[in-house]
Amino acid sequence: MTNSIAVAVLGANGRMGSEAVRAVEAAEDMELVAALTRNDPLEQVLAAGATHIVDLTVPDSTEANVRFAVENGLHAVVGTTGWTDARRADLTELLAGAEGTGVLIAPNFALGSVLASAFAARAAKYFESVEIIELHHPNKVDAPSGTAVRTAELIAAERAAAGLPASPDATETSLAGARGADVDGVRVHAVRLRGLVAHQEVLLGSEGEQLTLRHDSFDRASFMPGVLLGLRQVGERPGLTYGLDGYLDLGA
Ligand SMILES: NC(=O)C1=CN([C@@H]2O[C@H](COP(=O)(O)OP(=O)(O)OC[C@H]3O[C@@H](n4cnc5c(N)ncnc54)[C@H](OP(=O)(O)O)[C@@H]3O)[C@@H](O)[C@H]2O)C=CC1
Ligand SMILES: O=C(O)C1=N[C@H](C(=O)O)C[C@H](O)C1
Repeated sequence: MTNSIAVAVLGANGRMGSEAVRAVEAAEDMELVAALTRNDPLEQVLAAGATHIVDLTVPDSTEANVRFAVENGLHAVVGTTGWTDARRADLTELLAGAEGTGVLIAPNFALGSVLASAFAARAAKYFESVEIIELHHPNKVDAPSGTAVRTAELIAAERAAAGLPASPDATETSLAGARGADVDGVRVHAVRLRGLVAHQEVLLGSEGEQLTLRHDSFDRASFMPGVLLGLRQVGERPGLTYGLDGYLDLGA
């Protein structure tokens, strides 16, 4: 097809990668030119003529994969977790010397999840307390989820801008882990349970009331519209975008 987006999927045998292979193959404006598994050399994407990569691998390999893409002028849509502040800063520096190349790092591709995180951030300055519970399948190798980290960052930024203190907590003694992880001052609790896919609740509390914002991905198909949206837009958005919300119109 002329003008189709030539896509290479990295991590093509994985739970997300295999779903992405199917989604790209089914998209009329895209062509799947390469599907790399763990031991395939990255040079395959160049030989196949890819213009875009989708990285759905593991935190240990994603940084090298994306660097390779940028150094070779390929746009990258990245769903893999593990993109710390330091890694993103290094990537931004690399992209500064790669004019016109775009990278989207999306902690979550599900549109409902992106909206739920944005709503939570907006609501967080109106409540005294906020905590996050993320719930996933037990094969997930990282905790807390990238989505929960991103949600906590968004919430913390809104609360800081509003001059709010940390959520109240009188805990003096506790077993290690009982109060969850501290992400920018927001407590994040991780559940791993057979039968789950990807779920998150943000609990917001004030005297006498609670608002719960919950999102559920029951199937990895839920992530595919976001992957395709990212592929269609990343070439028009040079530099690094962190979060699919950067490509959506979520209002002021
Ligand atoms: N942004 C989003 O919306 C979503 C993001 N994710 C994230 O995506 C990532 C993948 O998740 P998931 O599919 O569940 O995990 P899987 O473990 O099912 O898949 C990861 C795949 O990557 C392969 N792999 C490892 N290293 C490399 C490499 N260097 N090059 C190519 N392939 C490699 C693995 O191969 P092998 O099997 O041989 O180890 C495996 O097949 C995770 O970080 C997860 O958190 C997941 C869901 C949604
Ligand atoms: O590993 C997963 O499954 C998921 N990973 C991403 C994350 O860590 O946030 C996105 C989604 O939650 C599913």
